[in-house]
Amino acid sequence: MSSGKNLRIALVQMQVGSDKKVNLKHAEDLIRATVAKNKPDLVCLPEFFNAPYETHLFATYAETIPDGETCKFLSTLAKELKVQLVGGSIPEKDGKNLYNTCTFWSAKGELLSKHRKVHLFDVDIPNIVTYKESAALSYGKHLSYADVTSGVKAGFGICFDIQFPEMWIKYREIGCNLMIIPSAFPLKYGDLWWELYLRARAVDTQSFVTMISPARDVNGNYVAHGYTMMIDPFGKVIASAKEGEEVVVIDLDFSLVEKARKEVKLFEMRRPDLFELTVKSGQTF
Ligand SMILES: NC(=O)CCC(=O)C(=O)O
Repeated sequence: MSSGKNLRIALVQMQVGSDKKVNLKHAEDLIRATVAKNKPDLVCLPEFFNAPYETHLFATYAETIPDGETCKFLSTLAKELKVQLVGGSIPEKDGKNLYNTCTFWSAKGELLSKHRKVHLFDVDIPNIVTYKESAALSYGKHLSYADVTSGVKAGFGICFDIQFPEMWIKYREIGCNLMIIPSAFPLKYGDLWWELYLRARAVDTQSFVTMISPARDVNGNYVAHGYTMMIDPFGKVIASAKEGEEVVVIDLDFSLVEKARKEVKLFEMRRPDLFELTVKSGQTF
């Protein structure tokens, strides 16, 4: 549907269980249905869409990229349906190291970008959440971004990455205008911070920003918040799922990015004579 700077995007808030094959089949069914019905240009899946988000299970479910089962699945489906896919994230195995990794696939099934989560989720907040992702995973070392269509450049992050504004400021400087963040906030953390962080990053960068969550499953061991959302460059919520399984489809008009950036010239008014931000490690490939 898209031409120029408009993009139809489908955000798949899916139930994720403990059986990888069932998760892949379920993702496939939802993607096929939304492609048939809505003809999106880009479909995005949530963090850990193929496996439970539980640190003691990461090694069991981990796969290599790009030749593991899940990557083959994503590549084949993108090619067959002629749709770009953001493969949420999966546990990746590379030698002795494990990562939380997001892949982005072209409509020809080519791997265009790979983002390894840069900020691992290590928190201990009494009565809210205790989680130590770094006990199982290694840190990503790169920013990752890619062209989605002419005039649309996506910057990728995974969940906790959203809490670190400097990363997103840098993506804006690099030319990104759409920030894509597969995520799985735990319940109480989500109630406090989910929408706030999304809207903050949208106004910081004057870009579209989305987080894509698994559906909430109150019987699971790690209960994700849900509320997959898209925010516009002015910080307004323009689409939101609720808690259960849902596919959100929305058309993004990138002239809004130009409007926001023209009205308030944030990046022209910065003070590099006082502060500067330098990327020490760039894109993975
Ligand atoms: N999966 C995660 O990284 C959770 C991060 C989170 O809850 C946050 O607040 O950020």
